[in-house]
Amino acid sequence: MDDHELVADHFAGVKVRWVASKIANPTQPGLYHPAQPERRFYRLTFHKRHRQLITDEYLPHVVRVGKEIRTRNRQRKLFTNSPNYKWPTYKHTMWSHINFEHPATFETMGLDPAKKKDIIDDLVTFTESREFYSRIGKAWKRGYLLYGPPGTGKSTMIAAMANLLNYDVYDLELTAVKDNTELRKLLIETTSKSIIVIEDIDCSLDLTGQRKKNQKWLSDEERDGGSSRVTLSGLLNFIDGLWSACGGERLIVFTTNYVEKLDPALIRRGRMDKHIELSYCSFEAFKVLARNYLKLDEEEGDDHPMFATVERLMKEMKITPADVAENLMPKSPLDDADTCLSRLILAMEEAKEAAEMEREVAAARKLVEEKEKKVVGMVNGSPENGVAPH
Ligand SMILES: Nc1ncnc2c1ncn2[C@@H]1O[C@H](COP(=O)(O)OP(=O)(O)OP(=O)(O)O)[C@@H](O)[C@H]1O
Repeated sequence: MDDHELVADHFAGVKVRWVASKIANPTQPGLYHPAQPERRFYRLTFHKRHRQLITDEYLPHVVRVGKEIRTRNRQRKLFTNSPNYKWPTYKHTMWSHINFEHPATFETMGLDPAKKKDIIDDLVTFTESREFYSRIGKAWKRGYLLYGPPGTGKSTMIAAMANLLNYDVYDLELTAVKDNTELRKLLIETTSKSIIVIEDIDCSLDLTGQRKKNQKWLSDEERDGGSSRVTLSGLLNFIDGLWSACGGERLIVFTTNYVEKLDPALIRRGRMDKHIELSYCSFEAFKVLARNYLKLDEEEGDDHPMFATVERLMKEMKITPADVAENLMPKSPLDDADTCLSRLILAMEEAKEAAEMEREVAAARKLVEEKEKKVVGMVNGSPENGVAPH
């Protein structure tokens, strides 16, 4: 608002007026706090019979909406933990950050529409559930496990989540964390309305259930790998611990290409509440990508003459959304929708042929191995392995 500008507002049928004003600042400048030459304020006027309504309801409403607008407009950040990070002129923090400006959204993601809606509903419900979590006595946080082969959109989905909810992202590099104490400190430094991400959790630590089962007699530190400084129990505490509830409204996201390798304790419901499989591209997901990449409109995007071939090929072979996206990307200003779709079809046909060839080679190799086994069995005279010589 400009100086002396008047803005009218209505609340519950009552009209109020705001005026931006200023007065000279009577405070003397101090050594460390030079006084501002003027004090700025807003004058609110309304009929005195509405005083109760204004103080009890209108002003809290203004503060709440103001906070929401500030949150919506704030520059979001992508934090990473770096062991060597130093900030010589400002307070030392364990996280370094840059502005988060990833353009991915759920709209641009190639994903089955029903699955997409389910995930969006889940996220939005979470953000609106402060009172619910408080009522049931649980910390206001939710764990997501994103799993699937490389190039199926796990990282892209994290960016889409952050953009949907307007959250900051803390990309936690577990291998750079010294020990469980440092992990705890890192967590404490994260703020509300954020997503804490541990990518490729299976590569970050030795967290397999198998090892745990075989080494029951060892201490946690030993069991979780003497060489790895953050332990499985440290990580579980990171998710469940008392201090993990400080601040609230946080998502914890793990990604992995090998869900079967993970310790069941780590991904049980309550820790990783929602397990989302991101898999090879379906025809429905392809149509979303085609519409975005080739600028096809809704109608054309469902009815392009080349789509039938793509649909048939997708039933016969597997292709990741990353590969579909790469082939649909125009490579020159002259590339139109037909050129890009032809390139995708060619790539799919070649990949299908290569997969068939691989299968044939594997089958032939198996046959040879079986024959070799039989011959060895005959030579050794073992009846299970072959025909015993007379
Ligand atoms: N479902 C998708 N929708 C739209 N684009 C996608 C999708 N999946 C992958 N891509 C594209 O492929 C690229 C790689 O995807 P991304 O890094 O999200 O995959 P990932 O599953 O995290 O892979 P990795 O397991 O190797 O980390 C992205 O830059 C994105 O453009």
